[in-house]
Amino acid sequence: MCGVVGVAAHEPVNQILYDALTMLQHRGQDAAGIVTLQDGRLYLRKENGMVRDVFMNRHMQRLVGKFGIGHVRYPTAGTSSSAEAQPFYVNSPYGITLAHNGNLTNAESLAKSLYQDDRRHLNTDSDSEVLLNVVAHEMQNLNKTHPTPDDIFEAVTAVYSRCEGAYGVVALITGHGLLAFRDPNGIRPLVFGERLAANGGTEYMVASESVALTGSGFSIIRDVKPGEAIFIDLNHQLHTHQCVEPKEYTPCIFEYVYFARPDSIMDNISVYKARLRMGEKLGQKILKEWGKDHDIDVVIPIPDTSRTSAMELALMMNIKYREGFMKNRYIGRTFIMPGQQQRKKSVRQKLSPVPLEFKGKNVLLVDDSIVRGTTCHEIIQMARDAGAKQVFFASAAPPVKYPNVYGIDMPVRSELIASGHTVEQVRQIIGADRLIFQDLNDLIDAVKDTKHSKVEGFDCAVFNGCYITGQINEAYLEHLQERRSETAKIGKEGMQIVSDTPVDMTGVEEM
Ligand SMILES: O=P(O)(O)OC[C@H]1O[C@H](OP(=O)(O)OP(=O)(O)O)[C@H](O)[C@@H]1O
Ligand SMILES: NC(=O)CC[C@H](N)C(=O)O
Ligand SMILES: [Mg+2]
Repeated sequence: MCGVVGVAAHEPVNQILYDALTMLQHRGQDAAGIVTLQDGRLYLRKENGMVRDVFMNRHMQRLVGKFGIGHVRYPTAGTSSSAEAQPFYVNSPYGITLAHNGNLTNAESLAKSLYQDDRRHLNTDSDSEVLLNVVAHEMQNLNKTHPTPDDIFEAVTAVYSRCEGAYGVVALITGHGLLAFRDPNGIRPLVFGERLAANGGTEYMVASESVALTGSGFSIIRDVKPGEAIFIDLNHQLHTHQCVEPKEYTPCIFEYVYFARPDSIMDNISVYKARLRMGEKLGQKILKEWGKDHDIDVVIPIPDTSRTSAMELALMMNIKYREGFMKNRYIGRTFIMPGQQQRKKSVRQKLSPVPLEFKGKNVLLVDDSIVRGTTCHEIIQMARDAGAKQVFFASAAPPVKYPNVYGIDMPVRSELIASGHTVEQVRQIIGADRLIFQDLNDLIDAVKDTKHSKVEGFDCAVFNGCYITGQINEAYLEHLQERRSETAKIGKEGMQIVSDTPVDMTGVEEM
């Protein structure tokens, strides 16, 4: 789940982008990149690593200009090589650079047609490079030296007709402005806002999450609508256009469960409030299924993401809430790390128990979700080692059973612990004394907010196997498995090191 940001300011944009990427760091820890635009020249810095490690002072000084875009990456296609760090760039037409959150589900056939029909070269296996080249080709088709905003929207409309899947996109068009657009179902989030510049002009930011805006003093205008594009020209004029009829407005429900920061508002739904409601619903289910004599002495969250739900669950069940696990603040999120070995190792490095909260007690551990089971398996053992009498486990999301194809790296069914296993079997595998999952209807009820939001439903494919964009069949999922299983990834990463040639950045000052 990458994070994207674009800014059109009246002052140098480098620090604003850096700060925004820091606010979006939880969406991607693998690579980070910024491109700025000044006097018709692009300046790029991108590399593997966290934001704080990628941008040194010397890079920041050279990222000049008042327009720019940025990206933090969590790979869901290709490899985690630095050659696939974003933003990507093509020099023709105009010089376009693009950053993408999401996943194209027809990237392979697009790559073929880009080569065969459009005579375009792709240098990586990244679907985002495919998307950029489709954008570039459709801009080229305009055949205009000075495209108007309407021309640009016409090109984006053609992009929509070719690209399937999920995308929240920001792009800079050299000499013209900042473009952003969102997939027709609004699966991936994209929000924009404005602030008053010191010179009295208006500055704009568009980003994956509202925290990026509010953290830099931008006020939210609204979410980019599904199928809509926005364009801010070099005179800071905002243009918006509904390029295609929106399909059913169905954002990814996993954003609310895990990905987004709790202080973000997405599609007018407060992530924090949604998580509180998840805790409340889960507490109600526990009371219903385990009864009043549930035997739980204390509720303990698995930091960080489950904290909000666990707190509300404890409150509604009238049980003590205790921070029994401490998190090492210098270790990132485990789930979005690229390899299983790394994920496993970091659970123990990241979390350590406070033994007095476990000794002789029946503890209810609450997590936001169980995906591969890496976290809960380790954590339950740690709770036992710390002296817990019985270890119960509750997940604020239903069992994750199906692969994700829209920008979450869960490509293989067999790697998901709840796929092909009953709840009882999962309980045995993870070693819990009791295990309970949220019901999908309760999760949906917890997230939906009909009072404030126009959202019509959610992409719940990881829970129910319904892929809302269609065209996702068994053959597609099997093919995905071949390309992106843990074993396939290890093979590819190895190959990529030897063939890690830089993308053609002709004309871009790279650092
Ligand atoms: O079953 P698994 O495959 O282990 O995945 C689920 C776990 O991974 C995530 O935590 P993560 O450490 O990524 O981030 P957090 O600190 O935000 O909770 C999530 O919150 C669960 O704890
Ligand atoms: N998580 C994402 O949004 C990934 C974007 C893109 N598919 C990549 O792999 O770089
Ligand atoms: Mg977690």
